[in-house]
Amino acid sequence: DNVKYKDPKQPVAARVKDLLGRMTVDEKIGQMVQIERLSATPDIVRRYFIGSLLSGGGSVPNPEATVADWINMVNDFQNGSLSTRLGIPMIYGIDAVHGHNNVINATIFPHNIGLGATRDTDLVKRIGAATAAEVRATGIPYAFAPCIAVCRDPRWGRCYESYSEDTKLVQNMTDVILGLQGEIPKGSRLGVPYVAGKDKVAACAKHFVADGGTTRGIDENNTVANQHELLSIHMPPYYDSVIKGVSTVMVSYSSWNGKRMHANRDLITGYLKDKLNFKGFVISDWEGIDRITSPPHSNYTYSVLASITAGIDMVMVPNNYIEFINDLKYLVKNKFIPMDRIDDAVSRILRVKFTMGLFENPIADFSMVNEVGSQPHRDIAREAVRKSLVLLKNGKQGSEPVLPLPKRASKVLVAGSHADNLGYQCGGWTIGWQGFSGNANTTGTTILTGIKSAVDRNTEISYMENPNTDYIKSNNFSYAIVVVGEHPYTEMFGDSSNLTIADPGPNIIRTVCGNVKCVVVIISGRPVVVEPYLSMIDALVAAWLPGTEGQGVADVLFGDHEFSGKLSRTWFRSVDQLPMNVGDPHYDPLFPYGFGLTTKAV
Ligand SMILES: OC[C@@H]1[C@@H](O)[C@H](O)[C@@H](O)c2nc(CNc3ccccc3)cn21
Repeated sequence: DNVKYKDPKQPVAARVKDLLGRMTVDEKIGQMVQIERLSATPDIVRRYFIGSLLSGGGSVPNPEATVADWINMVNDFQNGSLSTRLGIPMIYGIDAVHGHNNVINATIFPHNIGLGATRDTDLVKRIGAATAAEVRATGIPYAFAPCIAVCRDPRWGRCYESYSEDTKLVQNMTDVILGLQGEIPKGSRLGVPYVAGKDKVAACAKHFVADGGTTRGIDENNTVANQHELLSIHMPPYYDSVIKGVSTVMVSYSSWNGKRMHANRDLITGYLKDKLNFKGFVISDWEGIDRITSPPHSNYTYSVLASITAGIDMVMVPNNYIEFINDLKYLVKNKFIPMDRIDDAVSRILRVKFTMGLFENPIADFSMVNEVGSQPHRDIAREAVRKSLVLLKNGKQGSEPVLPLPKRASKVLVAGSHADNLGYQCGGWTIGWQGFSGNANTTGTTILTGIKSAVDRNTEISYMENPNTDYIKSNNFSYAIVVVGEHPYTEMFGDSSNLTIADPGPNIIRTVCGNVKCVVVIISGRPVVVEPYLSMIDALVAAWLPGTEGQGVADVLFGDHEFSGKLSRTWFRSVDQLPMNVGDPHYDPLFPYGFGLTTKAV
């Protein structure tokens, strides 16, 4: 029909203007609401004109959900939106932060700290594209990624979600947006939202701003920084993200100099929208507006007023949507919030939806189901694992290098809590919000499996998680590989003041390395305490959180590929030194930012 907003040949601006002019206050406010799928039904989505839904960490259609289950769930909600008067499609968002990590059998890539160690922006772009394909395969067009935090203290539970402590490296890694959303065609306007098509997703630069600078790395806490530090350390990656066409920006739970970011109009509107000219939409974090007050939700009307006035366009409510809608309607009706603020928010949301083609393709099909966990994607992930590992020590003082290890050996010991645990090697944000333990929850290759398939068929591999001295002495092993580290964690559950390797890791290092030549591989979301054990270790590898393609670890241990990774963050000597970042006056690390030994492929 000749309704302008439904005509894809019309310019986006004209479609936005036409549609906005037809919308009631209820329909406008509905577009600003994002609710958790667990609180939604297609009928609720229709009745309240809900503009967006999400899966929070681990929120899945059913525990054994197939790709088809995901597609059908998203389409059911979408049909609720399409059955409204104006038929505005909803946009479904999910945390695909290292692959499509809520989905069984999806490819899980190394977390961002490892990708920073690769320094490979082309690789990161390919990871973005593979992730977008797997997300769209399940019918979802929006990913709450990338996290572009500049983590300045590894005691922060989310430090592994940060590419680096170095602002420039994080800025370079925003190329992942071009993978997620698509390369911007030559001659196109820069700095406006861009999503190439049905195999790409709208991305989300998060969390605005200075989430990685909180005091002692306490999650959701206060970042004390002057204007120069804010704009030189934490803000630059947003400039790059906007120029690369990022469609959305998510606000940080944290505060800047005591002011909650979710209520910070100077930075959200004054800087991001007016100075950086961001034209996409700004989304809150989960109950982020509730946490403006303490205790949270103690004055929800004020939370709504302060956050919408600050410039937040879409609110990840995620459950009490009736309260949110009633409060916002009250504030608009009584002129506490001007209608042109609502119109700005809705225009930004509609601009993203029109630009990404959601009006033309609101219903997902089954044409991409084979993208999920595809071998080409797993090969990219394996390449990323190889390139992310950082070789910190290769042979004791005055002795020969240990790596690359010989594939031919009579007997090899593989030990450690993290050698054969897919959940541990993936880390947080995997299947469950807090990750998982064991090998049952999804498909992939453990580090042990990778070692077994790499060595010569006559080499005997003995796997013993926590061997005792007698066992080691009586077996005359050629060498041992010890894989230990941190257990999975997410957000505040990862905040740590001691940064130690999980027990019994330290004892396994002592027992094994005290009796046989050992290579220690550390699985962690950040640098951890290793100084006390360093002298007894022959070779030391930082593997971060490699994801499902654990084969990549063996690829470099046995010399099929060289070690090339460089530290993306400073490896401290002791936690008493923290915070300590490259460029600081008192810089006395165990291994400095940028450090990484290399080996030659054999
Ligand atoms: O999963 C949605 C967002 C995610 O994109 C943000 O990066 C992250 O900050 C985030 N956290 C939650 C839930 N957080 C929470 C923390 C404590 C209790 C309940 C929920 C949801 N989300």
